Amino acid sequence: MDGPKLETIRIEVPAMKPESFLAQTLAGKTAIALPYTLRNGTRVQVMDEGVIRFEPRDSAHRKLDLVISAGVHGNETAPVELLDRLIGEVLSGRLKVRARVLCVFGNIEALRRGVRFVERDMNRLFCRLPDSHDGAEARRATMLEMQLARFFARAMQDGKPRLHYDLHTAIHGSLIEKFAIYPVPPEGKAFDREQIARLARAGVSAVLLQSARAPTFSYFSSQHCDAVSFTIELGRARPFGQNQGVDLSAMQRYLEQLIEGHLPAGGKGEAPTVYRVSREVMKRSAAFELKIDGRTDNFTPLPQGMLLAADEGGECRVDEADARIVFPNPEVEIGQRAGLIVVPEHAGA
Ligand SMILES: O=C(O)CCC(=O)N[C@@H](CCC(=O)O)C(=O)O
Ligand SMILES: [Zn+2]
Repeated sequence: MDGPKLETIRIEVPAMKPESFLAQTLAGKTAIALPYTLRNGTRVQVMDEGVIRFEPRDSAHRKLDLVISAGVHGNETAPVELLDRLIGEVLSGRLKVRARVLCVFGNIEALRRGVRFVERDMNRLFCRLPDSHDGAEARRATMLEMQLARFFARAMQDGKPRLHYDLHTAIHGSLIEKFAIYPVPPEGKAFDREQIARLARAGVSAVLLQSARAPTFSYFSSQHCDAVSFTIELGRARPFGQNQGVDLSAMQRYLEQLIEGHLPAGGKGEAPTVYRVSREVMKRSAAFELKIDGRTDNFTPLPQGMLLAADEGGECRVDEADARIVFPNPEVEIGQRAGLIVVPEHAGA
């Protein structure tokens, strides 16, 4: 007897994407977890909320120590998405890890809310002594300092390169889209020209040499971890999912190479333009007034002699020839910088 005809039924199962490290972090699911090893031997450890470390199976394969941070400002999402992609590539085994790598999402609560900061700008809270009145952002900054100090401490003795790239995007437009700020090096050290040249490979077209200490994450790792550190600006701050306009492919390739243990050489003829920070324009009182539009594009030239700002203590005029303004912002807290005056490195030398 013929039974009923069985038809093959095909069930379309949607490809289940595992939740990304960023998604887990934003959902509050990345508390400290047990370390584990990927099939390709990469060792993985979640160190704290939004902080994950990768190490090659065999430490003989380790070529460098690398920290990549993003989201120190919660509304600067393009580099956060980029870092999440890199973490995903490592976790899926597509990227072979030949470096010790610490990936850090900075201000998680601000990332959840899509704001630069919740109470205080976290990138003004590094390199200070913790205090019993510290709010969440100050405590997070202290915890990140401890993570970096611990990460780099193991590597201190063996002379392998130590790098920290703190990835940001700018509040306003910029005549130079991708640029880096190189914190003033520790006493006795000079700016490393090879590191500057190398950044051209990442699509960075200008580097600002800082002239003063700063309360920033990159200054911390430069001063206290003996790392070569940069804050890197990668276009304009936009909400999650709206970063199609900014091409981070060169930066992604560059970071992938570092994770794979290759230090790309600086290409000939494409070195970033170097500026030095001539002065920081400080907001000293509530009477502070910036005399240019607070939304002026970064690197807009400032005519010599112009009145740039006025404050209780007096006026700030542009004395420098060939000066440009970077990060103009009259809305900062009193006591913080409201802009940088930069000049080409050799101007007036
Ligand atoms: O566009 C802006 O005004 C700020 C963009 C930004 O967050 N930049 C960093 C630079 C840090 C440094 O000087 O190393 C910041 O202001 O924290
Ligand atoms: Zn920022």
